[in-house]
Amino acid sequence: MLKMTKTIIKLTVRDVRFPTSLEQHGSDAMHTDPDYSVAYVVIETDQGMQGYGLTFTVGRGTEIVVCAVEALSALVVGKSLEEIVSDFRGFYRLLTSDGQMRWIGPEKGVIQLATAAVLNAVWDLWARSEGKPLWKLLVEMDPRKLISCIDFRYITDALTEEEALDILVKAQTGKQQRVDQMLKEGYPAYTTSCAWLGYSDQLLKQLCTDALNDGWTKFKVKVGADLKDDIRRCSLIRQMIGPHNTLMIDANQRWDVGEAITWVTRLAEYKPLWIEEPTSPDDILGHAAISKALAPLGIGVATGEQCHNRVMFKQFLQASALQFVQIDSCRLGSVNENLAVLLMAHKFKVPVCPHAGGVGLCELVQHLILFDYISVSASLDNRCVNMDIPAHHSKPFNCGQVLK
Ligand SMILES: C[C@H](O)[C@@H](O)[C@@H](O)[C@H](O)C(=O)O
Ligand SMILES: [Mg+2]
Repeated sequence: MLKMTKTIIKLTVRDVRFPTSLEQHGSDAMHTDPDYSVAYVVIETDQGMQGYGLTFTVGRGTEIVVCAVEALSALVVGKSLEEIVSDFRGFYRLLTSDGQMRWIGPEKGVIQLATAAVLNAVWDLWARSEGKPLWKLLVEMDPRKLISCIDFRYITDALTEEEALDILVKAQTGKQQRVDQMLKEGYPAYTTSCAWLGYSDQLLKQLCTDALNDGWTKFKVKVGADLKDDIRRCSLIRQMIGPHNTLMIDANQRWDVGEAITWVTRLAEYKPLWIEEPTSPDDILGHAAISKALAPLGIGVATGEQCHNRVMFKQFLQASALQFVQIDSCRLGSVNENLAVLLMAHKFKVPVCPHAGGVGLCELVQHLILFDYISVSASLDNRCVNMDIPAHHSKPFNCGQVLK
């Protein structure tokens, strides 16, 4: 008799690092010498099928993430794909609530990064076994099935299962037009590749000129280490991109709350759309105070690349502490938890502008943002996705080109 189930018989994980710090690619006010890295996971079934997943990290910390993935592997190996996806919520809980491991989280830090890497591989295996890219698997999935992948524990005071289902059902209208539009036009994107903190003004000018020539219209500049430098760099970029293109600034958690307000007020004349990670990523009320103070200047607060779970995002949304939700395909517990955050953001009417840039993030997050547009938000207002690519490749990114 033909065996139909796909049992996962092996998980391997590799520590992969790139020496990006040598030329200051990826540098910011808190990570001055980042070596972009990933814990790279491959799962394999008894039928020889593979699923690939990763989590982005920076430098030597990757060793610890790799250990955490190894510690989780016993929960995955021996399970069949069918068994997992028939109760994906239960499997998510198994990984995040395991009695021997939960104490070192829960749902945060290294163990959450490892959970993301493992679950990203499972989602990849699922999509491959259906012969579809992930975004298509999500977009074509029955809304009830999608909901069954989400762990609603701790978020029902903000979003119930019924409300989530209602959002997905409503967004079925016009879905095919949005699929066609995305395949044709792609999703709006911005770049940070011109203005990492460690880049000289000369390099910044050259990369900005190239990016403008290539058609980019939205640019993010790293700030936060030295106010005079920030004023000079923001003024330079604003002059180069003109009044109509978009500028965002990112401080990577450098300031205290009061300092953030004063500093960003000094940069307001360059008209940034948002200030990203102004202070500690855990300080929800601090973000709320900054949001309130900067609203009259027309500057929003963006955060999420170090927002480690749906419960944090829930509180940011409830406290009006952010105006742009920056989901991350590897910081949150994979697609399962990202779905929860996309649906909450929709309910609270806050646009999602995913974080990406690091190794593999741009490739992963495009699937989530396409799903968001096609099946949840149906809106492109005030939305764009981070698509950093190595400086010498800075071409605008068209999702439609690679997602077929
Ligand atoms: C160390 C990294 O490059 C960060 O600077 C990067 O993720 C950044 O915050 C971003 O928003 O792209
Ligand atoms: Mg950032």
